[in-house]
Amino acid sequence: MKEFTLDQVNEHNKENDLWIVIDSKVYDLSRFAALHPGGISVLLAKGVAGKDATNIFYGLHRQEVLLRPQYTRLVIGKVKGEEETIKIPPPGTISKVPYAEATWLVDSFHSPYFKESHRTFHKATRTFFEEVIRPEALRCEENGKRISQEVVDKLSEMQVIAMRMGPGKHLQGRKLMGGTVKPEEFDYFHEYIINSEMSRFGTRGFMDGILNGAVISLPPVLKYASPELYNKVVPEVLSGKKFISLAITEAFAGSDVSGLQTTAVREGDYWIVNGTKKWITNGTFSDYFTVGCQTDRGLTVLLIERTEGVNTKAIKTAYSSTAGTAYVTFDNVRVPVGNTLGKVNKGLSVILSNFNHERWVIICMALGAQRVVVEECMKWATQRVVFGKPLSSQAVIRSKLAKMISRVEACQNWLDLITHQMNNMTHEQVSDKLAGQIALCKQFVTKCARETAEDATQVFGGRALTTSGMGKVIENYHRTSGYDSILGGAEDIMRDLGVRQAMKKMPKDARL
Ligand code: HEM
Repeated sequence: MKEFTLDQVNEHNKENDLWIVIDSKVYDLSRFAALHPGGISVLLAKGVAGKDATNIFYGLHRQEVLLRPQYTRLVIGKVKGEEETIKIPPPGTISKVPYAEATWLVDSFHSPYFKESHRTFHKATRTFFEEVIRPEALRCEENGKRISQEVVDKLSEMQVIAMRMGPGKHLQGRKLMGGTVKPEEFDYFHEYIINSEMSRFGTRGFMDGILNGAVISLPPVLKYASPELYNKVVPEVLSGKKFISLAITEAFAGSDVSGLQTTAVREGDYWIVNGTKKWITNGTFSDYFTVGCQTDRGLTVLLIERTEGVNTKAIKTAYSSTAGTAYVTFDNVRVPVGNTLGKVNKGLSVILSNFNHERWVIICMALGAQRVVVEECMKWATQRVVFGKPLSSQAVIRSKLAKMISRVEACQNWLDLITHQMNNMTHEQVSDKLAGQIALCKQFVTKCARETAEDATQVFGGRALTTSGMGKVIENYHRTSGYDSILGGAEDIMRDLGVRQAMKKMPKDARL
């Protein structure tokens, strides 16, 4: 690379002949200056034109700006005797920013839960997500389009779709994340890693668009479908050829599942289904729906294929339409009786048993996103200069950081403990002993998330209000962190459920 002295750079300090230095690299902005999104005048200012503008640059731009090909082309050389000091981390890197990572990933910290296999798996997962998924996440979040088939194929090649259903026999014979973990070793900590890694891009809509519909709707098929139905549907979904959504919620009933109004009436070997479902994640592009219906004496869960009488229409929500959120209508849909999941009229237990895993997944994702927000705030508080000093020199900012850190660490520790129980309990024990803990942990994590969103917004100021630039991750988080506090069960319902479960277990002879 060509080398220049700072004096040589300094000679190019005017319009049409403009060089600057960022972190030892010399950029020729002569032609770009007129196109610069921040305007030309800021580039011609004293202290910028022909100067080392590293600190000014990082006060105004994210590192990723310099990685864009149209800007890397502006580099014409480097400053003699200087080396790069701000290294752009390669995919898979573990952040060195304090509290940016769960402690089990931090040097010299120990964990009773995570083993070498989790570390190897984590490395491969983070690399895969950063290289393959991140660009897609950013693209889809912005343009609102559904995940591309090309990326779905890569997810299925790595067996990500299968792993997101949790440990179990559906993983047998599969090469998980390039063979970094054996199917029989795969546990809920591995699954937690996937869920939290995919949440790191500041793209909440895409976090649902990356087939969260399948995560919440395929487990009842895995558990309750007849062998014929299982053998048809499960391979199609796990290979990414077909898509599936959970369709329980209606405009008429959400957390009060027993109040659902969609009906299924027996007619020979078929159910005739009529009704509507709302807020159905991935619904706009799903081929199958796991549907809660009223039958003569209770609820029954059916797997309904997109056939005649099934229609979906996109619902506009506050997050990106890449999630495929839909309003689904069933008009006299004929569903073979063989598509019944679980016992007729006993669908409530099918639905409820599925909720624990769904809520746990939401906790993992919400926490992954919260971690990133802490990292963003730590970096911003360090690099943003106000009144001539870094933002972190203000005690009010440090106080906000302290609250954010404490929240994310408290949430993490509770999640780790619950995940450890899931690894060691049977499905029945999880339903009996852990449903309350998962519900309480979910409402705690989502409440913390919203408090952290509020604090982070104050730390970033106006930048947290724009969808591009320095505060874009915080903007997305502030706008969407409420989703986790509603989806899978609203916070108040979670609190009530957790305490009711505890009350059920109060010993009869407990006295003060
Ligand atoms: C290689 C050099 C540079 C490139 C490629 C570049 C590129 C950009 C881009 C893409 C944006 C839009 C916002 C974003 O995506 O982050 C932007 C905004 C901006 N840039 Fe630059 N820039 C460069 C150097 C500088 C320098 C040296 C200054 C010094 C004052 C500057 C000042 C600004 C300002 C004030 C904004 C608006 C920021 C905001 O809206 O918050 N830029 N620049």
